[in-house]
Formats: sequence, structure tokens, C-alpha cells
Amino acid sequence: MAQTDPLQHSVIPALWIPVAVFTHVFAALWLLRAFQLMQPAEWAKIKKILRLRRKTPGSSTVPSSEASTWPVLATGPGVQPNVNVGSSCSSSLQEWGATSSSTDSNSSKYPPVTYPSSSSSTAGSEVGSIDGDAHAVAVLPAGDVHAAGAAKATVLHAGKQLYLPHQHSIQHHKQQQQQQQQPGLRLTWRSIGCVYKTAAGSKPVLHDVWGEAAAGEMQALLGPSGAGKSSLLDILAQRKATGAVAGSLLLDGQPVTRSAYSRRIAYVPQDDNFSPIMTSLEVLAFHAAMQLPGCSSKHAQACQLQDVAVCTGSPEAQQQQQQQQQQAASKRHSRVGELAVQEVLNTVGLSKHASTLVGGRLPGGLLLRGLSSGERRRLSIAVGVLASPSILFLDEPTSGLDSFAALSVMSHLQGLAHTSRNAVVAAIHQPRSAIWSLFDKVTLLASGLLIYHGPTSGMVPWLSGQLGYSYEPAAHGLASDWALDLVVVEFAKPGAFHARTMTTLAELQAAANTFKLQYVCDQLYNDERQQQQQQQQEAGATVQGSLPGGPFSRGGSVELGTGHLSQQMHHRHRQQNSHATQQQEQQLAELPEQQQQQQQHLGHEGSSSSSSSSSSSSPAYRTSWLQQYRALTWRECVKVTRNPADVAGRLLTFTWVALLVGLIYYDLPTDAGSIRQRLNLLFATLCFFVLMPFVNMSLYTEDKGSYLADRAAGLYAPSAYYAAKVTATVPFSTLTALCAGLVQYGMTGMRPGAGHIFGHCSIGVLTFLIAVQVLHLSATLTPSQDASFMLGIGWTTFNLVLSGFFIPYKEIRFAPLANLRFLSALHYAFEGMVQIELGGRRFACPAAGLDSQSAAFLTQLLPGAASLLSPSRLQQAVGTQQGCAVDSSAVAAYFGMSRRFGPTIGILLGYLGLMHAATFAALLLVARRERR
Ligand SMILES: Nc1ncnc2c1ncn2[C@@H]1O[C@H](COP(=O)(O)OP(=O)(O)OP(=O)(O)O)[C@@H](O)[C@H]1O
Repeated sequence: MAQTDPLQHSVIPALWIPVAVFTHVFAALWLLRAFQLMQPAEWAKIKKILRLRRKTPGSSTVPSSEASTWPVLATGPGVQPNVNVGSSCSSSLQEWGATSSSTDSNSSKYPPVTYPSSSSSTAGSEVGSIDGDAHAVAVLPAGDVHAAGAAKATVLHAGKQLYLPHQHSIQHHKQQQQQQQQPGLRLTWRSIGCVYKTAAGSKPVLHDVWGEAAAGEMQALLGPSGAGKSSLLDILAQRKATGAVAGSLLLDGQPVTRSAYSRRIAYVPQDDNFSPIMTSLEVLAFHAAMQLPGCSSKHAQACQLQDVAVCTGSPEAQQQQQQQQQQAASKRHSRVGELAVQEVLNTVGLSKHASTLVGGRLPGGLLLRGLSSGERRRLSIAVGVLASPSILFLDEPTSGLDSFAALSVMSHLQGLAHTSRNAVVAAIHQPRSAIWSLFDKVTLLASGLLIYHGPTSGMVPWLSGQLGYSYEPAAHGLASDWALDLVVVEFAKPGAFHARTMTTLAELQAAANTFKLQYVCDQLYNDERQQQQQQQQEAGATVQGSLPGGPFSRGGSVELGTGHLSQQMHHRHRQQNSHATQQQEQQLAELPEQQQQQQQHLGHEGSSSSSSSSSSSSPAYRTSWLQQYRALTWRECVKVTRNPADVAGRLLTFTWVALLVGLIYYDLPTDAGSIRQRLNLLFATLCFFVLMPFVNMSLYTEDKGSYLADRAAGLYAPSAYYAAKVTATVPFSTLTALCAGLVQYGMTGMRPGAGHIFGHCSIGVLTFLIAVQVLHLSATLTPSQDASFMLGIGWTTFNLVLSGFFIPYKEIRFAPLANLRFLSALHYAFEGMVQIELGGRRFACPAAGLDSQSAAFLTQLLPGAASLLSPSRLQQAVGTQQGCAVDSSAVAAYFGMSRRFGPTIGILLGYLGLMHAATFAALLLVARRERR
């Protein structure tokens, strides 16, 4: 038999007061962080004043332990990369060494970086010095590198430690990469075609495009807007996920395999997607952790020096390389290692901005000062070159830059190409003269047609000499400007200025055909000669001398092939050429969607024919899942801890709303008259939990954007991202919901007892987490924030209406609809809370008897509850008889709410799991759907 509640006052001060104080102190700390972040100059002044006071004899000093608890975010020009996080994030950050261990009074001055004693370089940026020895600040653990075991290097920055996994392998990896970059590395693309399916029908955007990029040269991809430059770059970088693509991509003559190829290239998109609240160094540190090789667990023991070649090579190669590495490592026991991250920053001239925030607009709309647009661009390039790619693709690297910044960026790139033997291919718009002169080669596209591909010096001779379009530097300006003007056919051109120029698509087509005929002939000629040579070699014949290249592969100016073989090829290709492009496009357009997807994969996965570039056992990502997970968790933690709106704002909003509700229902009566209020309060609590996540919709949308950008770059596995996201965000979400629940519970005085408090809060937190997940799912599935809101609001309304609060299910007018309640998370949550609050509980009748209002409510509320509302019982309740009690189980029974706590929690956990699974599936889906 349930006992009546003997309490006179229901409020539980010991519950809500400490929690409310905690949330405010916690939020105040984050607001202080916000101040440091937003007003670095003012914060520096305050720190200076505090320091002066500390130095003044007799003045009160701030204990160092206290000082160390204050997170230092913004000092000097930007923000230190080290952050101090609470809750679950701390362990991860500590592991990464990002936790601020002390706030040295000099830390804001950025102590000079430590250079290796062996370095002969001086500070400052050197064009193309990516592999130089300068500017190292990483300190390898003393002693045997192998003894490091944990495969981490300690990176000193601003006197703090920032750990990067496998840092000590960076330099080694770069050397290895360069060894792999044989002088003859050559990417060749042949007969590339691309057709998009649009509402208006098939839209061909690339027609039979040929070309090549070789180590040590910088190539411009030139063409008017819409010419197909980005589409071609996407195809070459194997990032194309839309449209039907045809053609072949060869690395050193062998078909590329996608996973191996992706390790040799880097793609710098037109728009970066850096988090505004991370510093340049942190952005690079994150990308270093994602790109620089770590072994899979399988190789972990074998590869103490963590190198991609070791990880992906054959077992024999791995063993051999490992031995070499061990020998090399033993020679440099106490050698100070290099930090690629800092070095790359130097290379792109950003070393002074290592601690500057990237800046930009935060998801909430706040504008954060940070890097200039030119510096951001250089940071993008730094990310691109971090893993020492053999081929670097850049989509308009100079867009948005002033002319000097553009020149500086392009000079860096040329340095990379010439000094580090990278192949650089950059789509570019109207380069100024100094920039144009940096390019070795150019691909000129117009309306998806290849007009010219070859040395920059050969472009004018081809267009004027072969095609007959006269170029007058005095009148037409730079050769690249003239060429761009020449191939634009969409607009009317002033005849007086251009003299003979292209004005129709037919003229473009003719120019493209002429070029292709010549170029393709040359390629086929080379192929045939190589084949002959191979056959001769196989037959034991010695081929004297080197192969003469075709006209376009000789460098310098363009010549026509004149040999007998060349003429034969020319003739053969002329016959094939006229119909080839048309046929290719028709075939692409006719391909069903599924086959289009297959067709577009120019890289042949699993092919074993390719030498160094292919390996069927290559893992899909450069780093292991665990390494990705740790780096992503760290980034998520940085995001959470650096966004004051998301931390202090959310916590305070939750607490204040809880305080408001607590005040409204403060100290609920303990008699039967409070049953109605308790029901209302439970429903209000649940409403609060399902509505609050809407404040974070912008975060979910922003998350999706950065996920899609990273996925397009093939940076990490979706599962690693999702696991990291959950690890970093769920603890904080739980904390906020828990604090709000406890404040409200304590103030209103719901059912006393630890078990009841635990049960109520568990259901509240789970409801909140479900609502958060549903909104995350909405933001992932829908193309815009407006649509996300609509979907989210739809779910919330459905849940509220079918919670059972407004109408008992048995009274729903259209009975089958009542079954929909099983889809409502609130149905289970409300039932669970009602059970905890009212199940098996007896309330004493009010001392003055049940007031008429409550009696009327009960009569109306429980028309079917005979045991409670028989006229005699009601009479008893309204009267003031001793021992009168109301069994509130009847209320739960009336609403049809009888599920016990355990099953309720199980169902809510299942609901949450389902939402997580759906969100993950949606992330996989959109990554396919929304890629270019
Ligand atoms: N996913 C797509 N679906 C349909 N059409 C597309 C798609 N992507 C690009 N296009 C179209 O393909 C053509 C070539 O686009 P692309 O972006 O490659 O040109 P671009 O030379 O890089 O142009 P810009 O210099 O303006 O960036 C354009 O007409 C463009 O509208």
C-alpha cells in the first residue's frame, strides 16, 4: 500500500541551488573565454594589469594554481592553439597536448621557436623551401626514435605542447614521397568527356579533352567562365561524383587506382571550409593528423616510424623499408626533428600567423576577426601541400586576392613545382603578366573544347601561326588575355579591336579539332613508338638512343609532326576524329544513371598493373580509423570549447528557462490538489526538452557543410567523424539537460527520493538527446536550413500532439490514428515521467478539503476512474475527513500509462539509437548526393 507523502514543503534546495550556482560559474568561465577570444587586446591589457599587481610588493598575488585554471585563448595577434576543456573533452585534448598546462606570464609573447642545431637556414619564408631544414619546432623524444613507441612527437608552440600523432615521421614521409616522385612522373589524361544531366536534358561540358602534367612544371588551366575548368580539375583530382565522365587517366603510363592516386595528389578548392575558431596552426595540425600516414593496427608494430609507403607497400617492401628506417633512426637518436606543420606555414609565408584565428562568420552569425582573404588562401595551399603531394590541383588559387598576394601565392606554387618537383595544375582567371610568366604550360579551354595544350610559349604561335588569328601585343595586351578574348563566343566583340577573332561555336569547334588532330596524333605516335621499342626489347634487340618525342612533347614551340609514322597516325586519326566526340557524348548521355556512376570512375580500384601508384591492398584513407577519430574528436572539442554562444549561451538559456519554470511551479503542494499541476509541469518539462535543440540548428547546418567538404577531399571515414561528433557533443548536451532538469526538479519539489530523481532526469536527458538527434538528422537530410526547420517542427508537433497529454488515446476521434503514438518519443517519455511522479503514490487530501476547482478537474479528467470518483469517495475527498487520500495511480491508469521504468528507458534508448543510425545513413547519402 503506497504511503501518503508526509512533507509540508516539496522544494529540494540541496538539489537546485548547487546546480544553479555551478551552471552560472561554468557559464561565466566560458563567457570569459569569449571575451578573450573576441577582445584579445583588452584581455592582454587586463593581464598586464594583473601581472603588475602581482609584481607590486605587498599587493595580493594570484596563486599560480588559480592562474593556470584560466584558459588562455587570445593573446598577442590571435589565439593560442591550446585550449582547456572540461568534461569529456579534456582527456582527448590532454592526449593531444592541447590542454593549457600553465599560463606562463610570457606566454602571450610567443617565445621564439626552437630551431634545430643542425639547421643552417634562417627564419623567414623561402620560396619553395618546403623540404628545407628551417624552422623546426618539433622536438622528438630524446633517445631512440623507436623507443618513443607512442609514435608521437612533441610540438612546442608558444611554450606549450601540441602533440601530433606520428609527427616524427613527417620529414621522413616527405623524403620518402620525394623519392617516389621520380623525375619522370607524368599524369596523362585522354579523351576526357563529361555530360551533366539537367532538367533541360543532357548538358555536355567537356568534349574529348587531352593533356598531361609532369613533375616540376606549373600548368595553367585557362578559359572563360563556364569553359569547364573546374569540371576538368574535379575529374583529374578524382573528385567528381556527378555527371557521366569518360576518358582515361594514366600515371606514368599506367591507369591510376583511386586510393593510391589520392595519396599522390592534393586538391585545393576554390572555397575553403575552415572552422573560424581554429588557428592556422590548429587547422594544419588537424590536416596533418588526417593526411600524414599512420599505420593501421595491423601494421602498428611493424611501422614504428609510421610511413605510408611502409603501410601500403608489399610485405617485403615494408620489411626492407622498415629496416632502412630503423638504421636511419638509430643514427639520429637525439636529433631534433622537424615539424612539417610549422615548415609549411613558413613556406606559404604564414609563420607569423600560426596563432591567428582563421576568422569569419560563426554559425550563430557572429563575425570573428582573423586571417585576411589572401592569408586564408595561403592556408588552403598550406593544407594542400602538407602531405607533399606529387600533383597539386588548385581551383582558382588567386581568386579574391589583391595582385601582390596573388603573385606571392603563385610564386610559392612555382617554387613548389620547380624545387620540389611537384606538378602543379591551377585553374586561373586572367592572370597578370608576372603571374602568367610563372607558368610553364597552359591548357586553354572554351565551351568544354580543348583549344590548346602545351608550353605557354607555344600558345601564341599555335593560335596565330597555325590557326591564323593575329596577335598584336601592343593592341591586345598579354597573350593570356588575348587568348581568353579570342575564344569567347557568347558575346559580341568589337571588330576594330580584335581584328580576326572567333565568334561562333563552329569556329571554336574547328580550332579544337585542328588542335586535337595534331595533339592526339602526337600521342598515338608516341604510343606506337613505345610499343615498337618494347617489342624490340622483348625480341632482344637493342634500341639505340632515346625515343624522339612527338611535336607536342618536345617542349618549346609547337611543331608539326612530319615523319612517315606521324603522317599515318595523322591520317588515321583524322578519319576517326570527326565522329569520336559526338559518339562519346551520345554514349554518355544515353547511359543509365547507374552505369554513369560506374563510367565516371576513371581510377580502376584494385588494378595491380600500376607500379608505385597502385596497390590493391591500399587502405581507403591515409590514416587509420583511430587516428582519424582522435583528431576529429580534438577538432570537435575545439569547436565546442571555442564557441561561447554554444557553451555559455546554451547552458544559461537552459538554466534560466528551468529557473523560470521552477519559479512558476515553485514548492508544489504535497496534497492531491497538486496532481493537475504536476501533470502540467511534466508536460512543460518535455516541451522544453524537445524545443531547446532548435537554438542550435545553425550548428547542425554548418557541421554538414564542413563534413561534405572534408568528405569530398576524402579526408576521413564517415564513421570516424560520426563517432568523434558523438563523443565530443553528447557529454555537453547531457550536462546541460541534466542541470536544467535538476534545477527544475528541486525548485518545484517533484517526488522526493534518489530513484525518482534519477528516473525523471534520465527520461528528460534522453528526450533531449533524441530531439537533438532528430534536428541533426533534419539538417543533414534537407538542402537548406529552412527545410530543416520545417522537418524539425513537423516532428516536434507530431510528438507533442501524440504525447497523450492533450487527449487520452482512447478518445482520439479517428481511432486508427491512436496507433501513431508508438512513433512519438514523447508518448514514451511522458508515460515514463507520469509513472515516476504519480505511479503507486497516494496524496493526502488537502487540509481544507479538495477545492472545488480540483474536484471539478478530477471529475472531468477522470470520468472513467470509478475507484477514485465514486460519489462517496469524492464526497470524502471534498470533505476534510482524517486519513482521506487520493491514489494518483488512477490518473496514470486513466491515461493508459502503465509501462514500467525499465522498458521505457529501453524504448527511448532504442529510439535514440535509431535516430543516430538514420543520421549516419543520411551523412553517407548526402556525401554521395551533394558532391560535385
Ligand atoms: N553539377 C552540375 N550540373 C549541371 N551543370 C553543371 C554542373 N557543374 C557545372 N555545370 C556546368 O558546367 C559548365 C562548366 O562549369 P565549370 O564550373 O566546370 O566551369 P569553369 O570554367 O570552372 O567556370 P568558372 O570559371 O566560372 O568557375 C558550366 O556551364 C556549369 O554551369
